[in-house]
Amino acid sequence: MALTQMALDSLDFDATVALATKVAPHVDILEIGTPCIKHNGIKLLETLRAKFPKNQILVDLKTMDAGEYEAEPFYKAGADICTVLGASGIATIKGVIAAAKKYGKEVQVDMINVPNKEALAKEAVAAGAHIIGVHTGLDAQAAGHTPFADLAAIAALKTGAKISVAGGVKAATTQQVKDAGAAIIVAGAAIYGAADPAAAAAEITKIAHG
Ligand SMILES: O=C([C@H](O)CO)[C@H](O)[C@H](O)COP(=O)(O)O
Repeated sequence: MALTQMALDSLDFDATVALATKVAPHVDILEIGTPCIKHNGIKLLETLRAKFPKNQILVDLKTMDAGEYEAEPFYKAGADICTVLGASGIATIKGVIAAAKKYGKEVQVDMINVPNKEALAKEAVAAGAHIIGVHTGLDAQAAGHTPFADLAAIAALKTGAKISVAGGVKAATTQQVKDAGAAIIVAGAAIYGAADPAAAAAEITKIAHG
C-alpha cells in the first residue's frame, strides 16, 4: 500500500482551491507545489487546511536556507509535511526537522540536483528526516529525465525512512514506482492535465492502495 499525493502546481488561488475540491476525496495528500506556495503564500495553506481536514497537506517549500525560521509558520498553520532541499546542506535540513518536531509533523528532504544522493539520504535520515523525496523536477523532465534510477538507488539503502517519488508519474507507471519501494506516489500533470482530474486521481490511488 502506497499513499498518493496530488501536486497543485497552478499559480491561481481560486483555480487551486477548485481543483483541490475535485481531487481531495481521491488522494491521501494534497501538495501545495513550490510555484503555487510562492505565489499565494500561507493564506492558501490556511484555506486548504480548513476545507480539507481529512487530507494530509504537504507544502513544497523546497527550503534552501533558514530552515527552522522559514518552515515553522507553515507547520503552525497546519502543514503535515514541509520539504527542504537536500542541496541546502545538513544544517538547514536540521532546522526544518526542529520546526517539525515542535508540532509533531514530518519533514521531506528533496533530492533534486543532489550530486551524492545516497550519502545525503543517510545523513538526513540519521538527523531525523521522515521522508526522502526522489524527484525529477519539471525542467529535468523536459530534458528527458525520469526518477526511476534514483528510486532504485535510494530504495536499496533501506534507510527506514519513507520514500516519496515525483517526476512525471502517471497511472501507467504507478505500479512500477510502488513495486520499486515508494511509500508516497506524487502526481501533478497526470491529474491536473487530465480531462477528468477526479477520475485520474482515483485511478492512480486505486493502483497505489491495491
Ligand atoms: O515538485 C514539483 C515541481 O518541482 C514544481 O513544484 C512537481 O509538483 C512534481 O514534479 C510533481 O509534478 P509532475 O511531475 O507533473 O507529476
